[in-house]
Amino acid sequence: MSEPLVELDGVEKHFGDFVAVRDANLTIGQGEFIAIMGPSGCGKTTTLRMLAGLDAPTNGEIRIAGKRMNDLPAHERDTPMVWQSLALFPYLNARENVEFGLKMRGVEAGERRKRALNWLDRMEIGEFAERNVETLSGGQRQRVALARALVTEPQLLLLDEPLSALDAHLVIRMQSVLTRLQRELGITFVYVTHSQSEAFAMADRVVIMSKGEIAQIGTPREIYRAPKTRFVAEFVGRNNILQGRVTEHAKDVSTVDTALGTFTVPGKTEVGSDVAIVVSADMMQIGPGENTLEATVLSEEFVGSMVTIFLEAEDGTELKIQMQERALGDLDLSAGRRHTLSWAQSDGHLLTEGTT
Ligand SMILES: Nc1ncnc2c1ncn2[C@@H]1O[C@H](COP(=O)(O)OP(=O)(O)OP(=O)(O)O)[C@@H](O)[C@H]1O
Repeated sequence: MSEPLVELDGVEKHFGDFVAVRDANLTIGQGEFIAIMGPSGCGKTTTLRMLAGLDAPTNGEIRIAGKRMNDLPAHERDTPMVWQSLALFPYLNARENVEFGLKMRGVEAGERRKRALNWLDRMEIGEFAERNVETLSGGQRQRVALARALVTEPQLLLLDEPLSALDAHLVIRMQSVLTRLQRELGITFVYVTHSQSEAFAMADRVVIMSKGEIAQIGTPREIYRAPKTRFVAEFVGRNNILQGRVTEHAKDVSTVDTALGTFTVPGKTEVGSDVAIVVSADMMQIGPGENTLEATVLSEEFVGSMVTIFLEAEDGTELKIQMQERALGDLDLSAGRRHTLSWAQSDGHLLTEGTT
């Protein structure tokens, strides 16, 4: 990792008896793009608000560039925050809104104007520069807010669902605009989102939160291919999860007894431990292979060129297979049809903690 810019050291936020964030430990490097994901109410916004100085931590320490920030209010920090229901100045036009931060810093009028127009252009809304923000659409206003936050080229930008008011097409465009700018300018982004595709497409590392705690921190690939707990495996992607008990292990491969059969998986843990095997839907296939089980087709779902097939095993466990539509061939996927499913031993992932 590059030099650390943001450090959370045992950070907690209590609201009365309720603990919204518990023992958060996280180091964010200079120029890194971090996405925070998790179910509603898990503490994402509270974490961001503490970074912005809008809430003070109850316990622990927040450091930015090595300096303790716990009690430094938002207006004394260089950490702008862009959020869903953001507040623009309603009596100013788009350009004046963007110029505001520069004005506060004493930047001269001509220079201010030039920089504001440049940022509005980068956000692809230059044509609305002189329009009162009240007359702009939600998506246009959100881009004015992004320009306003970026114009001062802060070290750290905090974003809370910044693309949520945009339509699907624009979200994809703005994702690439933001990622490119973030890399070009080297600004550190901490980005809260509900959307897995957004987090995985943009971030260097993803933080998954659950009930106020950090469940896992890792690159999108690590989180996707090697979830640490059942919660992460269920929350992220389309995983098949088979609960079982280790009966033997040899040469870094464990044999696990489950209700659906005995399977082998890379990884070692004590014989007798309760574990789970995670097989992502795109690693499971129809047809024979190293680990096999029988299941019945429930339904199928087409999304563009991909198809997800939902099946049920004998004991009621729901299984999913994701594959290219063109690879289906003449496979019979009518509901009630029984198939043998399989996956390669090396494609299984062993969960040894938080399996229930
Ligand atoms: N000022 C407050 N007083 C009391 N409880 C609060 C306060 N702010 C947040 N909470 C509670 O803390 C928990 C975490 O809230 P937070 O807004 O951080 O969640 P979130 O993960 O951002 O959720 P969402 O995805 O729905 O925005 C919630 O249960 C919320 O009700």
